[in-house]
Amino acid sequence: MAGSTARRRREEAKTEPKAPGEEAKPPHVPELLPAFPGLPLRIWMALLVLLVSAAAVILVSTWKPAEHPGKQTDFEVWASARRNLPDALQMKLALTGFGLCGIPRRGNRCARFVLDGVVPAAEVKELAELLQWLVSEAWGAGSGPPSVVDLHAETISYKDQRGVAVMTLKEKSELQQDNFVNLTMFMEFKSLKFTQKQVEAYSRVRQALRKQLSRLFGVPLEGLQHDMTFFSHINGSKTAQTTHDEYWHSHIDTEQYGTFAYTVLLYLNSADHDFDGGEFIFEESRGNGVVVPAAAVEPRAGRVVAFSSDAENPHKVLKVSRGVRMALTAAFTCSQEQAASIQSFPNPSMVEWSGTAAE
Ligand SMILES: O=C(O)CCC(=O)C(=O)O
Ligand SMILES: [Fe+2]
Repeated sequence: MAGSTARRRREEAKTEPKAPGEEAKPPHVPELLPAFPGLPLRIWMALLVLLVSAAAVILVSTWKPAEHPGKQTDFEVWASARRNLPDALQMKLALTGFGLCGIPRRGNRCARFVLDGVVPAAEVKELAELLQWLVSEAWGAGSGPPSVVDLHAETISYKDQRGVAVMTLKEKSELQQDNFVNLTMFMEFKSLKFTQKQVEAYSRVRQALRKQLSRLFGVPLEGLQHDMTFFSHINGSKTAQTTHDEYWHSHIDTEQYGTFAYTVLLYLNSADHDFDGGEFIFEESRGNGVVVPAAAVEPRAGRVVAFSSDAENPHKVLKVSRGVRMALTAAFTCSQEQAASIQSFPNPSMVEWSGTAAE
């Protein structure tokens, strides 16, 4: 490259000999610019540059990405609901160069992963049915679209209505804490028990997610402990009643929950098929509190999303416009103290044991 430029310069010097002291004359360009033949070439060149720049500005400001009917298009869809990811692992890291996640640092806390097929379909189905069963038994659970079931904290979202009205006031006050009821007391009240199959599926899935996370981020398994784990059930036909129901806001998990080091999401059902909307959006931080959508993951039964939980990964869930969206959020911590505060599941008295006891 450098050699050919030098050669061209030598040839130009040969073809345009100049007398000592003679000014270099601009070449004549009659066909190209016939209207103002008197203008010097550098003015023409400046005009040309201006024209090209203006055209580029207009082109960039009016360009819109190709639209898919009914879809938002201000972000790239990394993983669509219709297509299984070609490999078990799609290591589509944030390569946009913006925000703190601009340089993927696998093994150093800043990366985003989307995977399909790491949890057996039968176990995903078992968990989806478990969640649907509990929500149905709890008369639809929360009054707004999102209901949360936490098997460790023993809570399920609750609305004060029909079904619970059959309880005495004393039973109600024992059960209820804010928008939640105590799951164990509620299940006792309704004579419900977990099956051994449900308990085992839950435990295996949680362990599988932990192993995947350890592999993806290169964190030794022993260092990676379970933090909160909870199910979310978003019913698109309900209307938000309180600010707690507004699940669609952008957030950072460490700010929202306080302790997470890593967040793993497992989707229990699929966009398009079971519900509309509900895309998970990874955002990019542009500084000064400005976050912009960066990439969308459409939920698909069995799909896993894993990311480090701090400011490098702001995210949100888009509104669900039809159907019910179900997911498991499994958080992980590196703090032994935090891990020790998480209650184990199950309470053996809540399980209908069918054979050998679960680990
Ligand atoms: O359900 C999802 O896709 C994301 C949930 C989430 O952001 C959270 O639980 O903090
Ligand atoms: Fe979150």
